[in-house]
Amino acid sequence: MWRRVASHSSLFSAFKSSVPKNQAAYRFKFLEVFSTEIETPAKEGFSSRERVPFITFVLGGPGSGKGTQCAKIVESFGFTHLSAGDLLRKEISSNSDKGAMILDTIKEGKIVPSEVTVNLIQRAIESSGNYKFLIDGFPRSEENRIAFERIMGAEPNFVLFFDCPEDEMVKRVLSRNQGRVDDNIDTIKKRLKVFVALNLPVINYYSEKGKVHKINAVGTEDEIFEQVLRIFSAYES
Ligand SMILES: Nc1ncnc2c1ncn2[C@@H]1O[C@H](COP(=O)(O)OP(=O)(O)O)[C@@H](O)[C@H]1O
Ligand SMILES: Nc1ccn([C@@H]2O[C@H](COP(=O)(O)OP(=O)(O)O)[C@@H](O)[C@H]2O)c(=O)n1
Ligand SMILES: [Mg+2]
Repeated sequence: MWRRVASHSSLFSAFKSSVPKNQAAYRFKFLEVFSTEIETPAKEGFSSRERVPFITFVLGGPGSGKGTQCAKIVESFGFTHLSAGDLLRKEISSNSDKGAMILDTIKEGKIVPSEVTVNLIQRAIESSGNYKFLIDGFPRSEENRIAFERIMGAEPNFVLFFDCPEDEMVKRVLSRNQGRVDDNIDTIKKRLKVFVALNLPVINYYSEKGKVHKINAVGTEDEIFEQVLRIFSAYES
């Protein structure tokens, strides 16, 4: 479980501070509140009075409905939704020096270097003021997972896996209509291959640790949310 080395107030002071002058000292403080004792898995829910950090990784292939269901979870349970893809797209539109590299990677359906994505997630966590996070579309590879654990010193409390057949995912992505450069048939085929080769091993890793809740992602949005609701309600302690 999350090691109880930090009080509520020190957790929030860590989150609220802006980028510190002394990065090393800050990181130490952050790691302190995010340390895990892996041998004693979390039994606590996310409504504990001590407001210890609670992290859910939301995984599934492209178009499986991760973003759609995250929006519903936010409404019902007050989580902060951090979509790795949205953070990367924001980085592209902010004209950052990494923007061109990120855009090329997304167009190819490949995975952006882990340090870039973890740093964006870390910044978003720190500036959120919240302690409950849905991290959507991350980790997408074992390299992503290992980088998160190293930089943040944390593991997820649990993982939601939206299990959806490929033909359904293709249909949904092609009718998504959000103007995304990667929502075309060529890129979607590449992304599906990347999902099987790189993301399924992450899901298997957490499955072996007993952390995965698998959801049948076929059905109406409300039908799927009924399954999601049952899972989150069980952690609402
Ligand atoms: N249960 C569902 N049935 C049909 N279409 C869905 C369902 N859930 C989401 N969608 C639609 O499918 C597309 C992909 O959903 P999205 O939430 O963006 O998936 P992901 O984040 O996993 O790629 C969107 O256009 C969304 O409106
Ligand atoms: N952890 C991540 C998440 C997304 N990405 C990139 O961003 C793209 C879009 O991710 P997304 O999560 O928005 O995609 P969907 O699953 O929502 O369709 C991926 O195909 C990757 O190219 C990444 O490199 N690393
Ligand atoms: Mg998405």
